[in-house]
Amino acid sequence: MTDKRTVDHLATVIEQYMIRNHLFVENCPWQIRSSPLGGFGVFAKRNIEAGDLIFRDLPVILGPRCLNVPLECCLQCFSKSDVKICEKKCGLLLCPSCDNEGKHQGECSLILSLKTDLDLVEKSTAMIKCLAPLRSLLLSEEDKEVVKNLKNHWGNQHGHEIDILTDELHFKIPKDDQNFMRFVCSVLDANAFEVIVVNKQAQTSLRGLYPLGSLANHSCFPNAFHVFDDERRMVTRASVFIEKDSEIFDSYSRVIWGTATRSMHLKKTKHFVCKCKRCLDPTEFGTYMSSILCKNCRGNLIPTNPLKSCAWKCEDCNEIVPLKDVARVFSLIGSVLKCFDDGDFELMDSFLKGKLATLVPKFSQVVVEIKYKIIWILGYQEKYSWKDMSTELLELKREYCEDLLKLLKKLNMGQCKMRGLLLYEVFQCLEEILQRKNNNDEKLPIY
Ligand SMILES: C[S@@+](CC[C@H](N)C(=O)[O-])C[C@H]1O[C@@H](n2cnc3c(N)ncnc32)[C@H](O)[C@@H]1O
Repeated sequence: MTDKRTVDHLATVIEQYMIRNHLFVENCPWQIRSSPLGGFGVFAKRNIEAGDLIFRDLPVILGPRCLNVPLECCLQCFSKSDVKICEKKCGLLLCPSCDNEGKHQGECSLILSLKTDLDLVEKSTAMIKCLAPLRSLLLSEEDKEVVKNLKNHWGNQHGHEIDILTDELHFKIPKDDQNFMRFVCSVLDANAFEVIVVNKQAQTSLRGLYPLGSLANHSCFPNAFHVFDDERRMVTRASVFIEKDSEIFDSYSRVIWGTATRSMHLKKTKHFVCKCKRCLDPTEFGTYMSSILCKNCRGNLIPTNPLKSCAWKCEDCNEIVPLKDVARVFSLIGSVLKCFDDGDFELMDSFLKGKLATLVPKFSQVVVEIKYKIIWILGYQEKYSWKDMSTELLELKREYCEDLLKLLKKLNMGQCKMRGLLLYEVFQCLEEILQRKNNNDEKLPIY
């Protein structure tokens, strides 16, 4: 489908949205422009320093994801306290404080007006899966215009929620509304961000459509990153210095994945092939994240063309290895990883230091993923609480954090979110180690 949007209209619609939501800042550092990648993107209107705020954004639609996992939280405030299905039997879950709130009344009336012969209380899970597109019908005309100006991809894989509404829930929805919601589903699939809401240690994963955030294109070594604040606003900051007129990039995939994994994920979820510098470099900036070790000389095997199915070559002895042999090694590693339980720290660590070290280089995606898992086991799982963990394990956690920090540096990730998280974990380890040292010192006799 051709892109009928124009940059001037899009910029006006987004600016008006920001003004309506009190997010517009005079002399802001961003501007919407046409992108050389196709479509539009967000650009730096002036130089932006690393760490600087670029923009804040609010979701025009926020709602549950279309997953087969039941969502047991209030669908207005997403808290998990005393939730019950709405007394008017619209099938939605609510907490006592949101029960009589205006926003729910609108949704409840809309759902009940769609008339079905089925009991929605019994069909609550299906109802909840479709709530995000249903919410689009209640948007103001101005907000609908915002959604209409966002990128979408057509295809049968988008709009499953509308099939549920009509076929499974037997709702009688006017054709125009169905078409609009189908379009909204395709916009959500192309643009929505995962928003995690934490409630009493439980996490709820939602999808949020952030209009300005949606316009930032992807890079596998982005110059910006986002977090969500307590009011579910997206806060986007520069992770490195961004020069005036450069495009601002966020990342849609995980930086600790190798090229093949990122590429597959982007193709499947966002329908494009990333051709950024990192994707085109078979060594991924010298990290060799996607490589395996050569059987002959233990050099690094790299793909001859990282974005195509092709033979691999050893950088040291020039041995050419067919893709199927490389795939066999990854499949062997994959089958071992499947045997580990999520908290199986000891098994993971002995695999990491034993067999895995003979198959892949030190910054390989698999090594990095295992170390990342271990970092979140140590200190967070009951068996390995901060106070009960041995000092050796604290040192190990710190070492793995530092390995990943080195990787982020090699990937030019700057002051990204993951760097912040890892630095905080290093700080926690050091604090605990120091406290133990001080406690031991106290026990020493003073001469
Ligand atoms: C969230 S939108 C980004 C804004 C979009 N460019 C627009 O014009 O509205 C995501 C879509 O933008 C395009 N895109 C984003 N990053 C890209 C990249 N690095 N290379 C090619 N296309 C990209 C893809 O079509 C993707 O599905």
